[in-house]
Amino acid sequence: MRGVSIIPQTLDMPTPFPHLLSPSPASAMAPAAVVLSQDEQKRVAAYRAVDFVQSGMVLGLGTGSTAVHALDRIADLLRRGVLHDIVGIPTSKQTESIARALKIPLSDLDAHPIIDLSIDGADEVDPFLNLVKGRGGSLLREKMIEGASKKFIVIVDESKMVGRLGGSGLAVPVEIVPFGWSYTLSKLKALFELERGFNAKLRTRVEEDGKEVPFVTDNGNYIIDLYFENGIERDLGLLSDSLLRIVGVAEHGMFLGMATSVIVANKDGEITVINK
Ligand SMILES: O=C(CO)[C@H](O)[C@H](O)COP(=O)(O)O
Repeated sequence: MRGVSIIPQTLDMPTPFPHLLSPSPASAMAPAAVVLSQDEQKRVAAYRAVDFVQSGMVLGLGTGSTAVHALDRIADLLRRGVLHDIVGIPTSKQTESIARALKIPLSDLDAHPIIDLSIDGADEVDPFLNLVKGRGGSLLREKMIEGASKKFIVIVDESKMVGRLGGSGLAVPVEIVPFGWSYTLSKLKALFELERGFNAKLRTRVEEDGKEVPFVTDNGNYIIDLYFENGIERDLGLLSDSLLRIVGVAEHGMFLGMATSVIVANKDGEITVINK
């Protein structure tokens, strides 16, 4: 693979899973195979990423269930005085409120236009470290903050690794302004009209009274989810340009060439660090 170096690692950090290090008596001769849940894999990857955090850094704080593990770890190291003088730049309102509750000092992109390191999850990672992000709906702020970062470490469990973006059958999100949303949807559909197995849908959520309403991002926008039966088969850079040329599109969830490292944890607790 060109331009990418892969470094397999074992758990060389304070582990949140002591059972990994203390085999039961029955397994003293032959260690029992430990199978980590998906959430444990996310936590292992997140903790490894936080090893790269140093005191005094301005940190981009990601959004989602994987990024929350990194927040927990950073907060713990701050509490114990292992880290100090950290400033976090949250990528969503949700992350902001979690980080506040954890007492991580916060600021914003206007005050800190250069960020030392961002740590965030992803929905998909391809072999060239291109990503799909935004199933949590925070892609615009994530792209701004991670784009302003000297280093961007992506933390994933092994299920997120794909041969081709869009290839997991899940959505590639596009954030659009609410004005004329169905017009913008039709423009997006026209872009892929010759693509077999393509579909595009407004993302919705169901309110307590059972009413279905559009999902609204932190920026007051809507999201159109794009689905590709066989993943995205066309040139990603050209597709990115075409999407951004549609008036009404604010941003899309393909993060191309942005990740500087990807940390992948698998169910056996093995960590692989892939550097650009
Ligand atoms: O891009 C994101 C939010 O906009 C998340 O990083 C992405 O959806 C991965 O989420 P999780 O860590 O919960 O699997």
